[in-house]
Amino acid sequence: MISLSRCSFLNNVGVSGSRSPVTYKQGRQPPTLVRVIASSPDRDNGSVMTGTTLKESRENAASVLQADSKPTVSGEVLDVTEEHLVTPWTVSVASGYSLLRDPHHNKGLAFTEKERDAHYLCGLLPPQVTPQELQVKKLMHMLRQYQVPLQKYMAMMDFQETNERLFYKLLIDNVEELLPVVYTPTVGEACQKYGSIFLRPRGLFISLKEKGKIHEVLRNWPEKNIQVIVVTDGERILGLGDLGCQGMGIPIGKLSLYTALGGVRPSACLPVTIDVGTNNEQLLNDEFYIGLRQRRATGQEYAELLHEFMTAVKRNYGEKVLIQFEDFANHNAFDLLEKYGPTHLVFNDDIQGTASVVLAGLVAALKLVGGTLADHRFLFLGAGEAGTGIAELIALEISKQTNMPLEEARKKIWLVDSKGLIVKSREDSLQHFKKPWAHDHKPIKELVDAVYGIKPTVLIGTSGVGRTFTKQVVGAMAALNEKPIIFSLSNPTSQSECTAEEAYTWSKGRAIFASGSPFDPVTYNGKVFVPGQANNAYIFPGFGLGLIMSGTIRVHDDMLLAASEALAEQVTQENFDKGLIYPPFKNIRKISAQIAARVAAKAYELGLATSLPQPKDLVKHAESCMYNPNYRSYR
Ligand SMILES: NC(=O)C1=CN([C@@H]2O[C@H](COP(=O)(O)OP(=O)(O)OC[C@H]3O[C@@H](n4cnc5c(N)ncnc54)[C@H](OP(=O)(O)O)[C@@H]3O)[C@@H](O)[C@H]2O)C=CC1
Ligand SMILES: CC(=O)C(=O)O
Ligand SMILES: [Mg+2]
Repeated sequence: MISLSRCSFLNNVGVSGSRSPVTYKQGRQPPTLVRVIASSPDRDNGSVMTGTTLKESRENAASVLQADSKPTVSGEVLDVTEEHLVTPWTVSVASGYSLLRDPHHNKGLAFTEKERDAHYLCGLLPPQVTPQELQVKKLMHMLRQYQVPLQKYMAMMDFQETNERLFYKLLIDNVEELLPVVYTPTVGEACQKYGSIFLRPRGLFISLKEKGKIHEVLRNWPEKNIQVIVVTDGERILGLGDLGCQGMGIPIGKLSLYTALGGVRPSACLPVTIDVGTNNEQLLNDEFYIGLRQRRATGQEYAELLHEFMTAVKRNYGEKVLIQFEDFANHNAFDLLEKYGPTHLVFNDDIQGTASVVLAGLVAALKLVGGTLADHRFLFLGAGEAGTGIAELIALEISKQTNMPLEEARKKIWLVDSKGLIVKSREDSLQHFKKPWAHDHKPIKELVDAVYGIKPTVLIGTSGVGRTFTKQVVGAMAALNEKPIIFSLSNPTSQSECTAEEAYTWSKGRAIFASGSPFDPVTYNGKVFVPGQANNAYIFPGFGLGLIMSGTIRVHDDMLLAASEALAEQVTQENFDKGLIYPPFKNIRKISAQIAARVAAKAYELGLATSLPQPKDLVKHAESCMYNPNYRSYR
């Protein structure tokens, strides 16, 4: 039995500390000791093997290989004296050839002469030393040569696998150009073709085969200090349906944004796909499909696997790990959120993140159309996660603003699903999340008739079905309203309810329009209209950062409202003048800091934050917590 003190280990093998560096003389054998990375919380802040003697490190590393650490509910790793089988968490020391192959520490041509000398890199790189800015310029030049978006996506994934800091620097510095590559719409195509383009695994795949041993599977992941997990079961990937195991592109993409947009350390992010099979016949018959070749497990089998996962996550990473449910089908999404909300730090991005971003856009749009939220009438096409999630948050905000009972506020909101307008006479056959929206009205089948019947001022598309906002529908909105507010939220671009051009043209330039996937500016009658991107990507990175930095243990609706307010406040007059109701993504890190601060403040107010005492200036604190992708200097 071996007792391991985490702190002494970190001090020794630890990273970028203040101790004297290990100097490796040229001509000597490169060190062969192992480095235990699982307990290296500072890794993202630039670390190679420093701060101890090789002998000390070898001894420490060896002891860790024999012992194992045990996380507590708080996510700390404590001494362990139990005897049990352990996983050998090791990688080669980051020097020489392996340093160039280690994406966390590799700098490519940016290694200085001194670093090349000290870390056995001489001869392994061409002579030129290239600063990071020039590397970024070169990669952008390279990316712009690709005509096919999927090629750009694959190149970006390659950069992420080769040089993580350069990948994030590239993404942060060129966020507006690269967001559509690593995120919607291209990530949708990448998921559809994931098996065919699959080269290197990324993220954790937990399938039915892992039932009974998910705890151990989580321990195979090379990082221990996880702060955010984005998990999908692949059943509702964007508006593209069931993509099974190939949905992994979504957690990977979302977590890239957690780092690039929200500043969460990459090593603290864990993408997970739960593979319970797929009902997608095309994938089941695709020889390149990478997932389980069986139809989806449901009922008890599904619930047990998910429960084992949720339990293992808390056991491994503690109470404060954020679990973001992403792109689950609605028949599981609402239940999972309800079941785990009271016991875990869970957040459903499609239900809650989307609600927060749309509410922000609506609040901003009021500056253009006038009135309060309560003065408006809302009609949704699509009554699933996004639709009912947004509807509920709007109702909550109206109710808070006016002291109107929530049930009354809900009556200002109407939803249409695949069977038509949701009305009282359908109530018995409705799924539970639709029932609050069954108001008194005669049944209506077609959307255009619902527009004329309900007379909404705001039309929101959350159907996942492209081109459903026809010329007649947009025309009806324009006939009823001087400035109709129209959101086509469905992703990717192919599923958008209408294009920006259609919205502006069919409303004769009067629509206030935003879409889930980006559209280019449109010129109509000589005027340029810039459509906003109403995507939860504005919210979840800052929202997550706010939860993490305050050590929050549960999500509360008031935090969603706080995030929404913070985002709406970031829209400037200059943005409004262009018809924008969201601020540009190029300022997203500043926006995320504002959102994080507001969410954290709410968490402290509600007594749900555990990082005490509360920092005085939460915005500054958020900024100071953010991951910086600039290279670190190596001793
Ligand atoms: N912009 C953003 O940030 C976000 C966008 N989305 C997008 O929203 C879309 C929907 O997602 P989500 O709510 O999770 O999906 P759901 O499957 O939960 O809901 C889809 C809803 O659309 C309805 N529907 C489907 N086809 C039609 C049709 N032809 N006419 C009318 N209604 C129809 C369904 O009806 P029924 O219930 O009868 O089957 C259901 O109510 C996706 O494309 C997704 O990408 C989602 C989250 C965030
Ligand atoms: C944006 C997003 O989360 C979705 O379309 O599902
Ligand atoms: Mg989603």
